[in-house]
Amino acid sequence: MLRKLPGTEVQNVVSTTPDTSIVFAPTVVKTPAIVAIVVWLWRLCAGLVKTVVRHPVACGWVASLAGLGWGLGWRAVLVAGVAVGLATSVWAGLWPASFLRVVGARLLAWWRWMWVYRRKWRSVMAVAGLGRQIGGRVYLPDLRRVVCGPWADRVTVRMLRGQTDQEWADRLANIAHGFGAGSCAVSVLRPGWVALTLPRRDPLAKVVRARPMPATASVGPVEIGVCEDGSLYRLRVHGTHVLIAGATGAGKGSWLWSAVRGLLPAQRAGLVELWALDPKRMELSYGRAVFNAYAATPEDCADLLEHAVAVMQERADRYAGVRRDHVPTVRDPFLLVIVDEVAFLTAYQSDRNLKQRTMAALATLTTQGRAVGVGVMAALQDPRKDVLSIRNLFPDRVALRLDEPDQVDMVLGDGARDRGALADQIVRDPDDPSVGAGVGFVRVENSPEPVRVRAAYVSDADIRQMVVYAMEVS
Ligand SMILES: Nc1ncnc2c1ncn2[C@@H]1O[C@H](COP(=O)(O)OP(=O)(O)OP(=O)(O)O)[C@@H](O)[C@H]1O
Repeated sequence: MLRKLPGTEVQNVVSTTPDTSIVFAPTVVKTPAIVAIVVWLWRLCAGLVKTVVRHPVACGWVASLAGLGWGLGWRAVLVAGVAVGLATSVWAGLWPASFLRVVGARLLAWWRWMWVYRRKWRSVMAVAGLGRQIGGRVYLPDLRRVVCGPWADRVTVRMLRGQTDQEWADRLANIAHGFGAGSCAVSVLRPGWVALTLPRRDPLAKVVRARPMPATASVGPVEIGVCEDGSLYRLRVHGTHVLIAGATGAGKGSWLWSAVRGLLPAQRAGLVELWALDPKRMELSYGRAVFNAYAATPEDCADLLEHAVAVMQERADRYAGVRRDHVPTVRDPFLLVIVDEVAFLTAYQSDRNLKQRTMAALATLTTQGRAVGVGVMAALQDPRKDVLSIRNLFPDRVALRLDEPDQVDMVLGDGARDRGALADQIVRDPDDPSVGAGVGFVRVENSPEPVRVRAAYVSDADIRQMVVYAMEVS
């Protein structure tokens, strides 16, 4: 007997066995064998073309050997293989640098592509939440290219449509851990494409020795240390103001001294004046004699800052309507005011009057000084706004090792940590103060990308040599 079932939808279903549950089975469409074969062949051809386009050199080698074997037999392949092996060994032995650049880097890139990135791509993308599942299909970002530099892999990725670089920036730690790298930085190549930089080793692990003093008098950019790619890092000091933030022992002194070292020949030529404010008396006092002016007590520091303001205003009066920028001369040298631990003069200063004088002078110098050749280079441990409210008046900023992740963006500006400036993760070793010291991320005006740099270590002996140099009569 046919009976209608209860319920709204199933009422339309008629069943002869109303006590058993109803199973809906999908319709099975039988694909003809020829269609399956065509699809399979199409995929095979597309895969082959992709492989040839992506690895033309490797494919070229395989094709040549196959052609040789086919035309002349396996002995010819053996002879060719031995000849190529010998030639390669000679090349590697005589010109290792070019061999490594042309062959070594490619082989390494191929190996890393296969073993590290291709093999782990699917799982890392899924766990990091960068893949998507839509309608039962899994969509993954496309791993396009791996290039091995001397210290890092650069991985080119085509993002999923609609994805943003910010989503990748939020998952840098997942990506770094996933591929076994110490860190990861992301940069946009063009719309829809990003490049990931994953270091294989830390090129800044070794202490960098103090740079030689420049042979010519120049107001910079001054050589501070080295970048991750081994190139020299030069910091602009003329026409800007620089803020260096770092926890205690982060190596702020090496930045200050490297800048001073680079400016000494220009100082000797009368094109630069170096004024030091050293409220802690532990850093700049060691080379006190190199400075044209030196102050340590809060009163002296406030006086010296106000003196710098007076110099600045006198120049501004003279330049007004005549010129718009500063060219260092003996009459109007570039005046660099160096402040070690600026918070001693601002946040930690109990005398309100002195504090106000200091803050007002610093704010005036940092807002009006650069066009007339007066610059400020300040170091501080704690970058919070209540410690240094004028931190945003420094166009160029350096974040050395910091205690907390939030402090990175306070120093370098919003989004800097997401872009890879992991200053809070710079390693330190209580037993060896040189570990991680002087390493920091720099963000210069008009450039969103933080650059990782290690400042050269200017030792006590180097400072004594600088004092002798500064005292010598040219
Ligand atoms: N660039 C560097 N390379 C290697 N070691 C360094 C470097 N800079 C500093 N150091 C080491 O780290 C120690 C601390 O450096 P420094 O005094 O400059 O730190 P700091 O940031 O000024 O600390 P604080 O704020 O406590 O004075 C130094 O005594 C030195 O041993």
